[in-house]
Amino acid sequence: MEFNKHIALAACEAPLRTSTKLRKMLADESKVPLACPGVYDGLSTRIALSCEFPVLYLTGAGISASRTGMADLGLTTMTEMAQTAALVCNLNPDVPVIVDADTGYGGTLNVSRTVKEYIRAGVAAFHLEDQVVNKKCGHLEGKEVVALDEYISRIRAAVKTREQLGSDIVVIARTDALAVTGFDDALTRLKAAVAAGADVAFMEAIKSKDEARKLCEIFNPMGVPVMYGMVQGSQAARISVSEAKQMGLSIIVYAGMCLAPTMRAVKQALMAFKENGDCEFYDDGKSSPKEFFKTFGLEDLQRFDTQVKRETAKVLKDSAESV
Ligand SMILES: C[C@](O)(C(=O)O)[C@H](CC(=O)O)C(=O)O
Repeated sequence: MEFNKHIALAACEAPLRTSTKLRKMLADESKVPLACPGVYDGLSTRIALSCEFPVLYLTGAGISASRTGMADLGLTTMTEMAQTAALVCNLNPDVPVIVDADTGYGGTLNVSRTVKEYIRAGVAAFHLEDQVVNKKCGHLEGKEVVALDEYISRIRAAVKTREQLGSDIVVIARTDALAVTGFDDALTRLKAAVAAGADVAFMEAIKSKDEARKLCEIFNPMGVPVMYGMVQGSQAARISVSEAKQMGLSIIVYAGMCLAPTMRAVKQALMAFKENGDCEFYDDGKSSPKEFFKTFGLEDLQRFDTQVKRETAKVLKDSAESV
C-alpha cells in the first residue's frame, strides 16, 4: 500500500517521560541529592535552564507572588498552577520539573483533576500536603492540618488517578504536621502516605539536622527517597548539598532561589533609577536586547522563521513552474 506523501508521518522514537527520567535519577546513587532551584515563570525558568540544572522546582509561593501578586496563603487556583506548570515544563521538555500541588485544591475529586492536569502539562513530580484550606507558606506560623484520614484520602486520590492514566508521575507526600502536632505525628502521616502509594516523603519546615537525618534513617531502608525544603531566611536547618548526600536526602528544593534575588535586584535598580533619573548599565552595555533575548530562544526562533520563509518561496516557485 502506498502512502500519500503529504500525510506520511516521519517515524520518531518517543522521548523518555520526565517522570520516568526523574525516577531513574532518584535510583542513581551518583545523581542524588537532586538540588532543584525554585522557578516560577518563563523568565526564571529560562535562566535556570541556561545554568543547566538537571531538575527544576516550580514553587507555589513564587507563582502566588508572580501570578496573583499575593502572599502564599492558598489563593492560587489549580488552573493558574497547571497553566504555569505547562509553560515551565515545556520550555525544555527534557528537564524534569517538580511542582507544588499544595492541598490539591479541594476534595478528592479536585485532587484527581489536579493530577490529570499536571500529567497533561508534563509534570515529573508533585507534592501534596495536609494543611487545611486556606493553607499558608510552610515557614509561617499558625498552620493547621487536616485529620489523618482526610490527608490520606488526598494521597490515595492522587495515586489512583496516576494509575488510571498509566502514568508514573512521582507523588511526593508532604506533611506540615511537624509545626502543629510534632515529629511523631508527622512521621505517622508520612508512613501512612507511603502505605497509600506515595513515592517520596517530605516533612516541611524541619528546623534540626537531627530530624532530617532521622527521616532518612527511617525511609531510606524502605526504599523511599526523602525530600527537603530549603528556604533562605527561614528557620529551616541549613543543610549543604554535601551534608545532604551524607545524610541520605534525595531531593532538596530551594523555593526562593530565583524569587529572593529577583526581588532584591529589581528593587535596587528601581530605587537607583528613582534617585538618579538615569537607567544604570550594570554590565558595560552587555545587556543589549539581542544578548537578553538569546536566553529566551532568539536564535532558534529566528532560524525557524528564516527556514519557513525560504521553504515557502521554494514551494511557490515550484508550484508556479509546474502549472
Ligand atoms: C515550598 C513551598 O510550598 C513553595 O511554595 O515553594 C513554600 C516555600 C515558601 O513559601 O517560601 C513552603 O510552604 O515552604
